[in-house]
Amino acid sequence: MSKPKVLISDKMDPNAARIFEERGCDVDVITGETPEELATRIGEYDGLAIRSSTKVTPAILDAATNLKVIGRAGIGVDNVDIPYASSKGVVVMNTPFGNSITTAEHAIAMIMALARQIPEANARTQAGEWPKSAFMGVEVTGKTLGLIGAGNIGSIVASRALGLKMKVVAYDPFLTEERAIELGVEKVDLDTLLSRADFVSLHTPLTDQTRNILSRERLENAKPGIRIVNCARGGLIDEAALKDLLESGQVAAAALDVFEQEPPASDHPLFSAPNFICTPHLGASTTEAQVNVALQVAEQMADYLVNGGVTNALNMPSLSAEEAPKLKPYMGLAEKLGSLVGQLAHGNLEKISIEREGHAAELNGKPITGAVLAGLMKCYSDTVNMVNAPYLAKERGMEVREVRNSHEGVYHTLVRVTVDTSQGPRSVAGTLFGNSAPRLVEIFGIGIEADLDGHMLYIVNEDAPGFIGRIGSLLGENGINIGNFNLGRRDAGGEAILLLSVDQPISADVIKQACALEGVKVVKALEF
Ligand SMILES: NC(=O)C1=CN([C@@H]2O[C@H](COP(=O)(O)OP(=O)(O)OC[C@H]3O[C@@H](n4cnc5c(N)ncnc54)[C@H](O)[C@@H]3O)[C@@H](O)[C@H]2O)C=CC1
Ligand SMILES: O=C(O)CCC(=O)C(=O)O
Repeated sequence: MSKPKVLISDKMDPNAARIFEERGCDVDVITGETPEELATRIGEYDGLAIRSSTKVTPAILDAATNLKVIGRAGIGVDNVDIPYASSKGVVVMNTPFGNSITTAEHAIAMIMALARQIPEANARTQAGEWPKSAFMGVEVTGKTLGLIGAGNIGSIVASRALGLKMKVVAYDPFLTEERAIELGVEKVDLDTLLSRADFVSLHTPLTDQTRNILSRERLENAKPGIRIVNCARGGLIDEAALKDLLESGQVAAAALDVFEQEPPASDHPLFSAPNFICTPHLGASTTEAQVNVALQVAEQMADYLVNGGVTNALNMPSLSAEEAPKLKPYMGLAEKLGSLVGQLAHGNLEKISIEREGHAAELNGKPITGAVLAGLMKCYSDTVNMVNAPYLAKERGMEVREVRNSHEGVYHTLVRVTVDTSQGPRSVAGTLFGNSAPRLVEIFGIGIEADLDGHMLYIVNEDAPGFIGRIGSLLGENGINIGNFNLGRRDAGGEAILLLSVDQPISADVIKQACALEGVKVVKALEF
């Protein structure tokens, strides 16, 4: 098997390339390409490792015909079109903790730089002035820091600010009272935060809810003389309003590490505003953080490409490297059961239930569900995989239920897929023989044992003497060799099912001839 191929398209610590190679991937490091150049190249690669410069747009994803995983060496993934990547079946991963301390430290450095106007004092001193009386700073001790966003980075900023003897108030809709107490911060609403804070530091992702969270109106109504730090994302603050309010003195000072457009134009209006300082998106730029995120992203991506392990994916459930080999045969079984249901189903499937019984109930169910849905949806689209199948199912309005039943039944492990049809619920079930070989054991309440593999013929007929001979002769007359013959029936003389595996695809004409045989109710060619 050829090695997975990875492209590192942004500047990244060399440890990333080393880890990819050590873990069995071929790696190219090509940075600074235009989107058009990247689009021409990306089709060769199974993995794309990025920081914030590469923009993974629909055009790049359309050209990425082999891409399986995008790894962001860092936290924010707003440079990746995740819904589009999901629809293309591409896993998107980030490294949520590797640069948090570093970014929190940058925010604290910005707070201190604003409090004592260090950048401007430095520039003027080095320019030959001795402007001692021009710079009167403020202490941070006893001042109130307002944190907008109290996740990983916000929490670290809180702990450092408390160490500097600041009071910390936080606005974060997902912050619980218990967690606020644990962090030593006071949970408040946004207006209260802005009315009380001497310094504000932003630590949220850029989303529809957070875009422009520091709007002109909010800045105008904030505590006069407020100082603002943004080491999270451009777009959280109204930059034009910030300039006006720095000029009026309503905002005493502001420090931005991030801009709405990066890099900003050389004549960006804020560059001429008073008491404004900035850095070129350096929040994560320390040697420690860059080594952390490079190692982590390469390990996660290689684990996925080589072993199927999924860590820190934003569009797929996690699957550890230890779990992956145990789940692999189940995913094979689940995909075949999903495919069987998809091929046998008539019309729209609105509800599907995936039940795990016995040993299967002890496993991580999400990948099994993903695999059932992938098998099912493959009947409608050939670009479906475990990543995009749940999204496609949701798009089609399909209700997906997962059921766990830890009691062992007849089989030590079982996966059952049930769909609601116009004739009521219909189930298929399968087990693993020897914990590795997927085997169908039931169709629509009828016990049958079969390998779902290759070309197959599915027949429902009345259980009556002579039928097996008739179907055998018909296939023989059409030059079709039978590899395997599997039979099941509800009761003697009742409904029976035949599942044959054959050596070649079955034509529509043979299906027609089979339908004409006495006692036949349903005939379908199946492919696995
Ligand atoms: N400047 C830089 O180089 C870096 C910037 N970042 C940015 O920092 C951001 C925060 O990173 P983490 O703390 O690790 O993320 P996180 O996910 O741990 O925390 C984000 C917090 O924001 C909160 N939040 C979400 N919507 C909100 C809203 N409408 N109002 C208030 N709070 C809201 C969430 O509940 C969560 O607690 C990232 O999204 C990334 O964009 C991260 C690393 C480096
Ligand atoms: O990779 C970088 O330098 C930026 C880091 C960042 O913004 C993030 O991790 O969200």
